[in-house]
Amino acid sequence: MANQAKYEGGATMVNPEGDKGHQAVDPGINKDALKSEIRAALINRKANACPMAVRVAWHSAGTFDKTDGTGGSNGSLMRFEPEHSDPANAGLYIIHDMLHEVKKRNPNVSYADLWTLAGSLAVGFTNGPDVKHSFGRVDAPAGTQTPENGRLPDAAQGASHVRDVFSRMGFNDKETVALCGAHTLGRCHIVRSGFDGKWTTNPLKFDNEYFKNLLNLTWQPRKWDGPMQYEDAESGELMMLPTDIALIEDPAYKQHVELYAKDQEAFFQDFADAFSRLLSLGCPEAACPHLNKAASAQPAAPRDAASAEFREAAMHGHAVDVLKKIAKDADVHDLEKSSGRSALHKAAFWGHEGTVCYLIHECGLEKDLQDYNGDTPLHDAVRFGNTKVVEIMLSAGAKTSIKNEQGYDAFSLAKEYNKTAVLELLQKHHAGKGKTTSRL
Ligand code: HEM
Repeated sequence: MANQAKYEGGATMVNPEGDKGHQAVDPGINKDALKSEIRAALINRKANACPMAVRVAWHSAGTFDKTDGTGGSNGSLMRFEPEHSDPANAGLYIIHDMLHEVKKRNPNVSYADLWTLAGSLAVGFTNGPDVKHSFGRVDAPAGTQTPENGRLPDAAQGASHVRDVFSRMGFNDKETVALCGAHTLGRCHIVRSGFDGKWTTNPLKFDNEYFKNLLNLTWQPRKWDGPMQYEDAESGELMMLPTDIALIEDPAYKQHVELYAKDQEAFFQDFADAFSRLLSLGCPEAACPHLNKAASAQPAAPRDAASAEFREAAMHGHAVDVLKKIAKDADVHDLEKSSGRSALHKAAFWGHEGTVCYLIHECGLEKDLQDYNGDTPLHDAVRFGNTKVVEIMLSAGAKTSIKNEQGYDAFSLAKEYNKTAVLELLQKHHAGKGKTTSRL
């Protein structure tokens, strides 16, 4: 069923919004109250789920690919297949359920914001640094394509795999090491990952013990039935994954392990910056206003910037020769990451007929593409009574029957917004195609 997310233990939970695309920004959110609610949900008589909350936030974001902007925490795509059944996410849905009541009490907070907020707060709840977090992530509607599984790191591999995965997200070696320092928290569970044991003596305290242990203990392969992992030769009570050991085998990584083992402040600072950025990768700007530093370190690829400029110019209805000039460096088909909207959506919304003609006939933009709200460019033109644009779109063959997330097709939307001229045009077009208008 499209708008049902599967949860562990065979239970299923229907997303309360019916998985409509959902704007998360609500300036009215009382962050302190929300923080207390999240704290009570994560730390209570039954459990302390802070380590897992950190991991959920990381997994929700760690699918990001900087080359095409896909993946990342925006959209809360972990609700959808195939990401939902990624073996790397096994067992993590407990957190979603633990936060269920918080979500119910705060329906304006998107799942994407809630999961990332819980993860960043959990670092502080366990004595770690404050991780900056801003609202603004949007939940994608049901049916949104998630990236193929396999983007999260494989613990059985070595340094080059770790470097591939983290550089795909846009992190350098130092940031990668800082991020992996999160293994100061929590443990491996045979039932979830097949690995077993904890990295540090106090898995509920965020400190730099992970780095100290990596350097100061002797690590040997554990002799057991499970997957290859390391145990400390002294007590046999602590463990490391092959990817953890890669951080001391690779000299470029090791220098940062050495720094963080002796300077907890440096670790806290670098972890907080990197984790905050990780949780904002690919998100709408509202979700990352605090990331000036990162933004300047990572300028948008020139083609991405030109594509955004092209959409903006289409939105303002700039002259076709201006658009053509920008188009040389842009991907004219590129979609806005936060909304799934094309240049054609924008031009149709604002009623720029010349731009709409150019985008359809010269650029070949997809006429019936639906954005995160399920709106096609025709929906946008109809809603605002842009009759001329509707006319152009109809004669170009745009479909009138596509329904948006609210269930409106072009006809019912025109009625809802009382756009009489548009409705007449649609009826004429329909009749001209020899079809019955009885549905009206
Ligand atoms: C090379 C990169 C990484 C690999 C291969 C990896 C792998 C794993 C594995 C196999 C587990 C055990 C899961 C279980 O059995 O419950 C785990 C747990 C955990 N990971 Fe990672 N991880 C990586 C990076 C990260 C990063 C970047 C973060 C956060 C910033 C993170 C946070 C955590 C936390 C907090 C836990 C403990 C969860 C719990 O106690 O339930 N990991 N990781």
